[in-house]
Amino acid sequence: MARTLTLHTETVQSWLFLSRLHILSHLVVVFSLFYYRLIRDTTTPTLPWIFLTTAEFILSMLWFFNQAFRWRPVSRSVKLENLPLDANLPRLDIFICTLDPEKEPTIDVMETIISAIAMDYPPNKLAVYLSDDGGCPVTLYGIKEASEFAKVWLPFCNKYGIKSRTPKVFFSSTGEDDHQFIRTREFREEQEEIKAKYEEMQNNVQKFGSEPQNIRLVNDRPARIEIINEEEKTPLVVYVCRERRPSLPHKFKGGALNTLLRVSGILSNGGYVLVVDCDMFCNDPSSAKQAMCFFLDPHTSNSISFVQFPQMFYNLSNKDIYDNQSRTAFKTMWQGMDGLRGPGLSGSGNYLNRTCLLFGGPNEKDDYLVDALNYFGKSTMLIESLKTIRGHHQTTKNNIPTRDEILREAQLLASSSYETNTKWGTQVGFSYVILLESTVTGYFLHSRGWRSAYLYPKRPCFLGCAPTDIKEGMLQLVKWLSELCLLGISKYSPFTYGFSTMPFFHALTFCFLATSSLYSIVFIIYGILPQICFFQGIPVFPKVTDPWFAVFAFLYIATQIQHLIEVLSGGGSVRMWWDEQRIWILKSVTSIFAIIEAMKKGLGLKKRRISLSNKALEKESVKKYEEGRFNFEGAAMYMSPMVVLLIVNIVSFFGGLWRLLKVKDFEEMFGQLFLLSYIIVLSYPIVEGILTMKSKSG
Ligand SMILES: O=c1ccn([C@@H]2O[C@H](COP(=O)(O)OP(=O)(O)O[C@H]3O[C@H](CO)[C@@H](O)[C@H](O)[C@H]3O)[C@@H](O)[C@H]2O)c(=O)[nH]1
Ligand SMILES: [Mn+2]
Repeated sequence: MARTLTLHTETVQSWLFLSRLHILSHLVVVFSLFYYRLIRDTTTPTLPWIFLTTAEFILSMLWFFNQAFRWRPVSRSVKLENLPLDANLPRLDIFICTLDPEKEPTIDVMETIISAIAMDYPPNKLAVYLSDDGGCPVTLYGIKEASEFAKVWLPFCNKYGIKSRTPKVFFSSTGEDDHQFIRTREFREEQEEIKAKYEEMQNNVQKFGSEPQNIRLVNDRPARIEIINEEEKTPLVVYVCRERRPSLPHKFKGGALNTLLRVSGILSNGGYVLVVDCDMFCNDPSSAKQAMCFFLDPHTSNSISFVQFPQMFYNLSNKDIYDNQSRTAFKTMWQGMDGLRGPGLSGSGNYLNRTCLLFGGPNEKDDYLVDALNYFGKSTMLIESLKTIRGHHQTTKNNIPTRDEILREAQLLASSSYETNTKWGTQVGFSYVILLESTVTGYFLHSRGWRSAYLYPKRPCFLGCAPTDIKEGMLQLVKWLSELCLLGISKYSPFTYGFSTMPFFHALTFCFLATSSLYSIVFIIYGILPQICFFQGIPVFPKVTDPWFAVFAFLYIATQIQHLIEVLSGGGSVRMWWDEQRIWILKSVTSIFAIIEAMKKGLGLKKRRISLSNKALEKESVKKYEEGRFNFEGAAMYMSPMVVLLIVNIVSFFGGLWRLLKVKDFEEMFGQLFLLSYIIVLSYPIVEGILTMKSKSG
């Protein structure tokens, strides 16, 4: 089933009927499970019964929300050949955010900048902005060097039609596939020359960054905006460092992006913006044109607010024991949402329509502009730029501001107090409601009636660096899930606000996002209670010969099959299916910390802040990750619930087995015996990881 439009095609998953049938039959069996628990279950003692029924209820609820992602998955492709000529393309501004050169090495940030400047897009319509939230001298130095290098790099790429335009990829072994067919002497010579320049640039930055005062974060500073490159026929490059005062809130990345929206508004005012994190680079220079296939298609141009590309990673090992690729999110979930009203916003690798961020819903006319001061703040220059973007004609044609005036205004727009008494962060720009600015901004765009599109081309358009040990992964998980919990209980909860503003199924997907940390409660109950009961000889599931046992067996097997099909159809292996279950359970158990953290933040016991993920990888952890061995270094706290769970499982298994062999109540205990064996076999690599960690430190 495919729907073909002028510039793109939508294909609905072909086995939709079967998968819906699966969902419906599963639902019927879920109801019979509750029938059993509430009416027929006479053997389970009260206390275990209460806990297990609660766990089963939460699990079923999450299962139900989760099916919304399976209701109508689609995939998309674009028709670049039908795109208007370069001269008729709209302006595009690229936003790159960085904060701390120690966690985000400047030489990597420069790769991001160069890959953005080298985007295959008319250079006079392209602008690249770097937001430096750390105010570090090395970052300013880095962007200057990167911009200089791009001046030789871009012509070289254009001349030879290079596709891998991130220098570090081009000069690596993977990049060689790209240029193996241009082995002329001229090419080789030029390549050598450029390589020398590239290495010189890296040395310069490394040298500059070796001075401690150049990599120190400056947290008390005025705004600083510099135009790094404005030569004709090359993209505009701008450095933006907003004002920061320790006593004033800065709203993290959301605040940085809103500053960029304003500053770029008066400088280039691109109709579309691309956000890339500094830990990613643009891996396919055609991604901008691919995104334009949605924004410029007459059928979708009025409804699509953003185009999301998957976040993919270049440093995944083929074992990927931690599921760092987040297959479930970027394949199953986002494609599922795409068939409803569109994927969520994931923060990096997304093209956004500027007006959708600034002017409310698709049906709002120019209400915001009527009350511009109140919505957008006091900058007349900004308001003029907003009018232009809305298609109004310039009213003050005769006094075009000078370059200095523009820079002075930009300074004002980047000041800490600019947003006071305006609608920035609430109705205008990126949202501050939770610190996961991407997800919540996407959520609001959808709730205002916008759609989005998800594009998953064969060649990854954006590649990033994934954490290689569990500590970083867990930190990230807890920070995301705790913020999502807070969304769940806020006045914008998907359960209230979401259902009242979005279509039913789409709202369900956000309910899932907001509540998925509840899996921890399910797994903690299911990982302790049946085990203790097994030890003591108390059955909590029906006898294996009882027809009601089939209900439990069906739900377990059906879920496994659904998961297996999803993994295999996405090109994964049986091994991946098995490994994903392990890490899913581990992450689910750990998400109990997200609930605790959300409670602390909600009650005001903890300051709301969001920590920066570390991208500077350590050799040791990279090695372990590549070998597929678990590395829990530094994650003792996050692992503790899982360790307790595993100990309970192992002790109950052997203790209970001993009892079972004596009493021989095999029929009653089969369900529990199976559950325990499954958990132990599945978690064996974790046990191994814990033991090797102990022996090393002991
Ligand atoms: O005060 C801040 C904090 C972060 N950043 C930048 O924001 C980006 C994302 O930060 P990171 O620590 O890498 O967050 P992750 O947890 O890896 O990122 C995921 O989650 C974030 C929160 O929703 C999204 O913004 C990201 O795009 C998404 O990849 C990076 O470029 C940072 O430099 C800032 O500019 N200012
Ligand atoms: Mn990141």
